[in-house]
Amino acid sequence: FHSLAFITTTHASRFNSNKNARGKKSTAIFALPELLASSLPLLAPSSSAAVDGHGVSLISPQVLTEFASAAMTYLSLIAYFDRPRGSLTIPNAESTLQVRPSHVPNAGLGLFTTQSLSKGTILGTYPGVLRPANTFYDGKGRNFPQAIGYSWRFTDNKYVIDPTDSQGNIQDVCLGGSSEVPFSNTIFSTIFQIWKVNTALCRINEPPIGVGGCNVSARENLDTREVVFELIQDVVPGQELYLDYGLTYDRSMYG
Ligand SMILES: C[S@@+](CC[C@H](N)C(=O)[O-])C[C@H]1O[C@@H](n2cnc3c(N)ncnc32)[C@H](O)[C@@H]1O
Repeated sequence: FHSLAFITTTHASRFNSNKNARGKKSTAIFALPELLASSLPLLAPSSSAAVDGHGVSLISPQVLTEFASAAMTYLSLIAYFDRPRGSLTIPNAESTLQVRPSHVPNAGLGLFTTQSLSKGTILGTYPGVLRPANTFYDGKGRNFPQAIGYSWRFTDNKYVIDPTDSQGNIQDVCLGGSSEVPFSNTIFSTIFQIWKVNTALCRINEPPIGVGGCNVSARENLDTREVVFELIQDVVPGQELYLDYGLTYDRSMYG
């Protein structure tokens, strides 16, 4: 019960930040916390539970209905705010893009193309869960620093897109969910698992320092909080994709 109340509070404040940043308001979503709040008093035993002959509290059907409704509301909030975003938009993406060891020394894996693709091709949008930047850096980013290297920080520093799992590690897919919200990770790894998104774009490295040769650009949309990856050069089969991570990326861990 207290966990559920926590979720509502957390998500309500997250939504409010969103609303202020965009200057817009979605009445349907905004009304959810109030709907839930109005149902919470009904769960108090003193207001609507009866006591049977053995001193056991019985919960009325009305309370059960209200509780189910509240639970659905919380589920909806989690589904909305903690969903994994982003997608690969090139045709046959799974076979056209390949993750394998990078040509960049000590850079781990990289992303390669198996087909010729033209300049201007949109590869997709960066995958992951949208999180307020301060919450991410003070919490998950501190506990699991490796998550920072895979997270896209928007240039206005208000949000990040985090594609890593609950332990801050990158997997082939991002399931969604948030460590700050009770049950969120569990819900996304079970009933919402079908929403998972491919994380191939998270494997694009920077070209070796001083060499240059980026063939991918990233374009942020601060309204939709999407990051579009586009080819800025023609590429041939077997070529590694490279992106400039920008001025604020922490490169101190580069080998
Ligand atoms: C977004 S991930 C790229 C995928 C990563 N190479 C992997 O194996 O999953 C960013 C990380 O890749 C590595 N990296 C990317 N470009 C690099 C470069 N030019 N030199 C060294 N390491 C690089 C760094 O560890 C960086 O934190």
